Amino acid sequence: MSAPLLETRGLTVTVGEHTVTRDLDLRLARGERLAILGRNGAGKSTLLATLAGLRPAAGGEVRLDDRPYPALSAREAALRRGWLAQTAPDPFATTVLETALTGRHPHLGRWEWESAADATLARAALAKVGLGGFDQRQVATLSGGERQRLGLATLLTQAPSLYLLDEPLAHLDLNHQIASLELLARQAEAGAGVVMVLHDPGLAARYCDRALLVFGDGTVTQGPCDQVLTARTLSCLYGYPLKELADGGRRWFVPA
Ligand SMILES: Nc1ncnc2c1ncn2[C@@H]1O[C@H](COP(=O)(O)OP(=O)(O)OP(=O)(O)O)[C@@H](O)[C@H]1O
Repeated sequence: MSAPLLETRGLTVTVGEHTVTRDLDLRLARGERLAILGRNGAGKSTLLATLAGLRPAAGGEVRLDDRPYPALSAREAALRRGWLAQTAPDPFATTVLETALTGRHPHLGRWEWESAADATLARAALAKVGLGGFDQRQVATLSGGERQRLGLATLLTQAPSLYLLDEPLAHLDLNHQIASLELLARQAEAGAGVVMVLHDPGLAARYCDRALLVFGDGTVTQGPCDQVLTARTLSCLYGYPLKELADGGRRWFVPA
């Protein structure tokens, strides 16, 4: 059996006095999509940053392609995993195309500039998220949703085998939410692994294979969406009664 794309072994994640996960064993295969859900402050972003190798674990390890992060150089990690942060600071004046092209940096040699082929890849990614024709726009002039889609286009330009996305639907209208989830589904069909923090269990049920529920006290529940995403479990997760609505084979969860 081949090694999973992403694996945690006995992963303990803490932030301040707060334990997010205790002894978490998680495996994500190529082509799989995993949703992380939980209340505000439960530690989803902290966990995702740990899965990205961007913050140390309090215990256990995170393995990418069967190697722990400390065994990977920064470039080796960047070629394999892409991370969409919840907020992206842009301290420098930069255009949309220049930003998308930063996705190619792990692929370039130390003194190498982006090539015409890199620009073609970046433009194709921008077109996929509906930002065709925005190349020369200053990022500072973009709307919140446009910035979010630029973040996704930059990841598509990076073309990692693992996508780690912190609230990829934030700021997006319903049309662009579905378009982005479809785009991520296509990356998974092509063999990528996708882990995303979502706040809508109905969209998680529709677009993910498995879910990881983070309760905020160190405990988690994980499993296939059809088993884990139930009104009962989600009511417990969010501390508010939810009911399940069925519609044409799809399941939605709304406040009771
Ligand atoms: N440096 C820090 N020191 C102490 N506590 C912190 C620190 N950074 C974050 N926290 C706290 O850790 C908890 C987890 O934060 P995190 O951003 O991971 O939550 P989250 O589940 O992603 O929340 P949200 O849904 O609101 O984005 C929060 O209560 C946050 O206030």
